[in-house]
Amino acid sequence: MERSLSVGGVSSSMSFRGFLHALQEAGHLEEVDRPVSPSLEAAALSVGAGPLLFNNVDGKKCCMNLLGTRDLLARALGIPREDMAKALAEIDLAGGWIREVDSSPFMEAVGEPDLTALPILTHFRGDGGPYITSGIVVSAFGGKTNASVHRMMVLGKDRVAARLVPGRHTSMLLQEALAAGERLPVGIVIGVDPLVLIAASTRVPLGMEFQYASALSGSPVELVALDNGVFVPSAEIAFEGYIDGERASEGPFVDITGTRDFPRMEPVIHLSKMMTREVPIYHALLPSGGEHKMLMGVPYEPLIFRAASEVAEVKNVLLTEGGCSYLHAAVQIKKRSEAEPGKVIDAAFEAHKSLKHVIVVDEDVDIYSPEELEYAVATRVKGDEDMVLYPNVRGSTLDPRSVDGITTKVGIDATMTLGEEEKFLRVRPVLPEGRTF
Ligand SMILES: C=C(C)CCOP(=O)(O)O
Ligand SMILES: [Mn+2]
Repeated sequence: MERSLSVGGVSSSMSFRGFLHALQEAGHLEEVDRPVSPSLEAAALSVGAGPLLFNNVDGKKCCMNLLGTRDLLARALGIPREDMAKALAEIDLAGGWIREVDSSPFMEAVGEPDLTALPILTHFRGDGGPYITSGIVVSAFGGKTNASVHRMMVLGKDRVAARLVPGRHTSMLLQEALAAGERLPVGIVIGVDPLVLIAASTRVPLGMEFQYASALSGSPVELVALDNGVFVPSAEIAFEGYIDGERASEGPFVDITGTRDFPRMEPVIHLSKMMTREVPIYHALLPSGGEHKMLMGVPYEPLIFRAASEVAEVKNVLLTEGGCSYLHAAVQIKKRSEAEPGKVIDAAFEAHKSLKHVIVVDEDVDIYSPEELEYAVATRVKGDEDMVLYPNVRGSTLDPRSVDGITTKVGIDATMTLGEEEKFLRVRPVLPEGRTF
């Protein structure tokens, strides 16, 4: 039965509802009207599904999987999926611009924070609690600002514990504020334009996330000032709050590897105000699901592409599905010297600090095919000469084999030896002259 998307007004392409409407128009959005529980059921129903809009999660609207595949990500970006890494690597951050506005749709309903009023999902048995998984935390201190996605475990109706990885921008701004004896003012937005979410999921220079979002879209990103001075983009749901020195146990949480990340004492975000659209659509992101990988992993591909292009002619970069779209990278180059693959390996590790293994291959290897990558390893790698190991280095805290992030990184040069291509190139059957099937 054809239905108009029950999500209200549609604005520009630079909007959450604009994207949702476009998916519905294209027949890519499945609506579920029956009651669905926020505890385990919604998450389980989303596995393997396409974009979903649940219209009754405890009586509220909740969408999932909006950017769950490379095709959906490519649709949001307006870039063909196979060109994504290269095209994003060429985006000029400075090309974006910000427009300050006085109001935002999330100001339709303003009141005391009450997280129990939102369909915040508990995704897996054993999780530490319900988790906000698509929330962008915007923080500002000392004239500097940052916007990044952090998993947030609900502690109560107006408090969450946020996993803030030490050394990253939000954690650094918090340390600065606390060192000055102050709180870190924050805004949290949920249900934002996909390009804003992609930009906030990308490791860009401090304070450049919204410029990047604007450069991705070619139109300005509108920001509105919260009472605490933090500027946030349009959203379905927004919170104003602050982080002080309080910490609480955060976790367990199933993260991008699909394995449990165990509890740590993490900063508490205190919420002081909640703002929503009249009938907000909550955006839930399934941990370790496709959308999680598209947003947390894929944005590293252009960073690796750009860094590796400094030392080689890079054709493509892929964070492979088998590597959780996070721990493994395949870099395809047109090799010009035997030294290049080693330099590409180092550039990749520098561009993506959580990367664990990287393989460098030639143009004739399809990096989207696990079998092709294995073929390159099987026929073009001599283990003692073509692999480089970096023991006891900082990888990902999410890697179950690491000791809180400390691991051994491995780079694999699976390229053909220059001048000896004849013995590596695969011979393909061809029809005799003039013969056809
Ligand atoms: C999602 C999280 C906890 C970020 C993990 O950061 P990493 O340990 O640097 O890979
Ligand atoms: Mn940042």
